[in-house]
Amino acid sequence: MSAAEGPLVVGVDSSTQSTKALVVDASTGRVVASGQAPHTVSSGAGRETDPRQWWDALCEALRQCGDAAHEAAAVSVGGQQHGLVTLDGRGEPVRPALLWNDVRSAPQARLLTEELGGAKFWADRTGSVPAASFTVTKWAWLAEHEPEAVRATKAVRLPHDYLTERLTGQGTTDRGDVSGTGWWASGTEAYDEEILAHVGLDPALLPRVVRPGEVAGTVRDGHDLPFSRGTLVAPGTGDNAAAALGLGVRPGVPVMSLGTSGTVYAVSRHRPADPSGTVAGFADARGDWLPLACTLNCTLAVDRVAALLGLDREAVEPGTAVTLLPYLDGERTPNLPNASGLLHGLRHDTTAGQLLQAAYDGAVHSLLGALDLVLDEDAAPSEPLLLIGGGARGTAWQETVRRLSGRPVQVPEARELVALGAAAQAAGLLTGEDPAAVARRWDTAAGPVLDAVDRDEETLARIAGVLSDAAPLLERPTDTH
Ligand SMILES: Nc1ncnc2c1ncn2[C@@H]1O[C@H](COP(=O)(O)OP(=O)(O)O)[C@@H](O)[C@H]1O
Ligand SMILES: O=C(CO)[C@@H](O)[C@H](O)COP(=O)(O)O
Repeated sequence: MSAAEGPLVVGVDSSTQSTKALVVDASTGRVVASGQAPHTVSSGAGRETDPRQWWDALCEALRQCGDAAHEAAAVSVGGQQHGLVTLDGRGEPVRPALLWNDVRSAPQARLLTEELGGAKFWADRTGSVPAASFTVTKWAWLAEHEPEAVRATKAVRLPHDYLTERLTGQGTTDRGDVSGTGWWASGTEAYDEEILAHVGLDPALLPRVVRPGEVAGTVRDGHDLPFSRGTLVAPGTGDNAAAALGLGVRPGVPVMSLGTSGTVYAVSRHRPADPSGTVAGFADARGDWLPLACTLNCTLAVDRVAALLGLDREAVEPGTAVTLLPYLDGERTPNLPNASGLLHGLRHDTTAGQLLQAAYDGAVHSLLGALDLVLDEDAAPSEPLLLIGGGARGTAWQETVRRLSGRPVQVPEARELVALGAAAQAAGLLTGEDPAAVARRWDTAAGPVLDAVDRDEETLARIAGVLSDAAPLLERPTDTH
């Protein structure tokens, strides 16, 4: 491997299942070294992870990168959105973090929406109607169920804030990730004191919001740190905003990410405010906006169905009239936090491969229903859909998205778009460039384009019909939720 042409930067993706780190040549975008380490998520009623696992995984991923990580001039951390990290006076977690896919706070989400002026108030004020994923609902849940934990909390952080703070010693966040808390007013781009007062959260417990392009801090002194002292630390951001940076997307270009969560989003110049709650009105990490819809059931749910059927995840068969709504974790899009998986249309001649295809169809249907809503009205319908995340490597995912979207689908060859986006943000700190322009210079979105095929309207209509007819069942709590 030839020597790097420019300074080295590190981009980190601390997502739900694992932490990935890339050491990247800031001049060319070449990945010089990489590492990955898993974390565990609790099962049962909630979804929690001890934040210290993220730190250990980050250190392990960087250890795998070898000396290159220590040579980095700048680093940036992207992380799963929304998670509630509560720290005590010594900076230690008071309890495990409540994750984005923990639906226990669905009653608090409903109540908060009603108490503070309804869905339109929230959409106008914060850009989003809070669903159970949003941090504000998790704080309200904690106050109700574990008041002693709330009393012990001296700092409230998001997952990427927690890791950044362990590097710099300073409590910081960024506009992209803070826009998913539910306590940030997107019109004024400031913490919303009325909402914070309503949920009894002292603004002094929150981190400083670092501006795009600003330095969050430098790596502090400490023998246990995976970087050299003084390394520049960028603001970081949520994982979806980081991937948008990593692709260098311009307004009107749709992105679909298939990972633990499924997401569809696009960059927009207009501040979103969808009172239906389907679209979350996030900020991006640059100064624009990132309207986004997110599902709780994506690759893990489909892989689970494949495992139950004893099939490889690619062993799909066409021709199914079966509908499978794969809402194993409850669902956020559509907003059915109490739902469980639902199967309809099973016959003697239905094959296991057709059942598996139905699971893919169900997962992709939820995302495509929101695609037009995240795009501005003047977005070109012929623009390829950029497909990223672990699932984008799978042929069955690619073909399902292609058939149900009717759009050309582009699959970037670069694998870790979140970590690359974080690396582009770190590189931008060194060169003064817009991180999205850095990513375009690195040509990160390059990859094969699958031509559009006729949209499978019949399947989309069948799934929509089952979803609507089964509404009372899907809204009813089951014993484990
Ligand atoms: N070749 C593949 N085909 C289909 N799915 C894949 C493939 N490789 C990984 N995955 C899926 O990708 C998921 C992980 O995606 P990733 O985007 O890394 O998740 P996250 O960032 O949410 O932790 C796994 O759940 C796995 O099912
Ligand atoms: O909640 C959202 C977006 O609103 C999720 O997209 C999380 O940010 C988790 O992402 P992954 O771990 O699936 O990448």
